[in-house]
Amino acid sequence: MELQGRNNHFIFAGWDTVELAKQFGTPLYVISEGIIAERCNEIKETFLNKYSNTKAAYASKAFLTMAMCKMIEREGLGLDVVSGGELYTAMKAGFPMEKVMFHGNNKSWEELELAVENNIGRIIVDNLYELELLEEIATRQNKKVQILFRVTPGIEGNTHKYIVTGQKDSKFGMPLEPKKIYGVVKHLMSSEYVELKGFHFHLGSQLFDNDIYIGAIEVITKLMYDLKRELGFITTELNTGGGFGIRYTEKDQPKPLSYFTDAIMNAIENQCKEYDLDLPTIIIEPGRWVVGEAGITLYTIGAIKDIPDVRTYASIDGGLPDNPRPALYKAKYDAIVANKAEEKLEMTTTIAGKCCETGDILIWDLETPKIESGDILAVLSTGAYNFSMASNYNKLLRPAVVLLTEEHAEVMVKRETYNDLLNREMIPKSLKKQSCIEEIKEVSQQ
Ligand SMILES: Cc1ncc(COP(=O)(O)O)c(C=O)c1O
Ligand SMILES: N[C@@H](CCCC[NH3+])C(=O)O
Repeated sequence: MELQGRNNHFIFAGWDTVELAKQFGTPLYVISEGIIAERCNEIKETFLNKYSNTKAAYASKAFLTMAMCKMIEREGLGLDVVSGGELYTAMKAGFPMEKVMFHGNNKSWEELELAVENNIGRIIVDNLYELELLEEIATRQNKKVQILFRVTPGIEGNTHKYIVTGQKDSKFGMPLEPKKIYGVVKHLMSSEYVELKGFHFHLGSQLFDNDIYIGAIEVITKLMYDLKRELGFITTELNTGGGFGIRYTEKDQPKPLSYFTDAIMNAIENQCKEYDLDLPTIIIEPGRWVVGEAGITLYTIGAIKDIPDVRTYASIDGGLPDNPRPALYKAKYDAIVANKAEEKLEMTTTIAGKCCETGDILIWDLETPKIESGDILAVLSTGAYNFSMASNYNKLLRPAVVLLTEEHAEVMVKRETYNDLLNREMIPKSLKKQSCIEEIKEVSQQ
């Protein structure tokens, strides 16, 4: 990322962000195809090509559009989805269904039906209720589905408590209680329509240490050994999830992907040797790591409120609805005043969203040049879990998404309009009878 400006403007992925703001308006999500491609190459070089019998799927919950599916397909990765909506997006984008993995702790009958009808590659079964539904659906469709079973290895990641998932006390997956697991595996070994290939775990998100992956692998390989010894079940696939941390501010010191993948592969190789097990196929499924640093959000600064001896607030034309992460997880972001990229940082500014919430503060105490209304603010590392978690709270319009390639800056998601906000709404007949509605209509037509 080029932090130094051209003409005092902040350049992102080769593009002048002030010009982008002028051309497409703000707030604006900007995604760099080049950075996504670099990340995918790193996955290939340090994992897929370095170790045989490995696969990688992009966790699409981080950022999903049909265009993103096209990029992921072109890069040769698989896709992890967690809902009928994500699956439908992949289907509409023509993504190869055999490379799709379906997660989620409460998949509905309809979602599972859609997945089986479309022959998706793997269903990651979370619980016994889901297994019952799936067996019934597969039997009705007379199809054999291939699954992994999600387990919680009882390992806790050091991250925000809302994004840890591998601990025993979790809504996800089956705790490692041998008797229960033996029962499920035994049952599946004789199932006509559901084939158990192995196990899945996901330890949490925005993780910086590899030791918890190693710990989880030690726990799972022991399970693999016990299942082989007790039941003769051979685990042929192990999905070790995603969660690799990225840089939001200078306080984050992310490690290269190989720090995680080498540790995962060394641990699995050592453990399999120790237990005399064949190496299963190892799958990783990063989301944030692929797309997080590939995105920025551009805003225009409006009202500035200086409270002497307290602080200066600069309000932007977006906030919590397009980036709920600071309010949800106290997530920290860094930002640059895009039209003053080369100017001296001389004041401390708190960046406030425009939502009617005291907690809608995007960044506390950001070092900035002298801030003025009309300045363009570029918030960094917003590629993951911003667009995908955006809402219309306060009936704010969701921003457009622009994709940057070397030659083009093109809209991949249109900015919402006021009509978009209302297009699912209708006035129930019972209310239409009431004259006050007519009055409201008349007033609004004046
Ligand atoms: C099952 C599963 N896989 C992958 C991911 C992707 O996580 P991240 O974006 O942190 O890589 C998540 C989200 O935490 C997840 O729940
Ligand atoms: N939405 C979360 C990550 C959750 C990942 C899904 N299990 C975030 O923004 O950090």
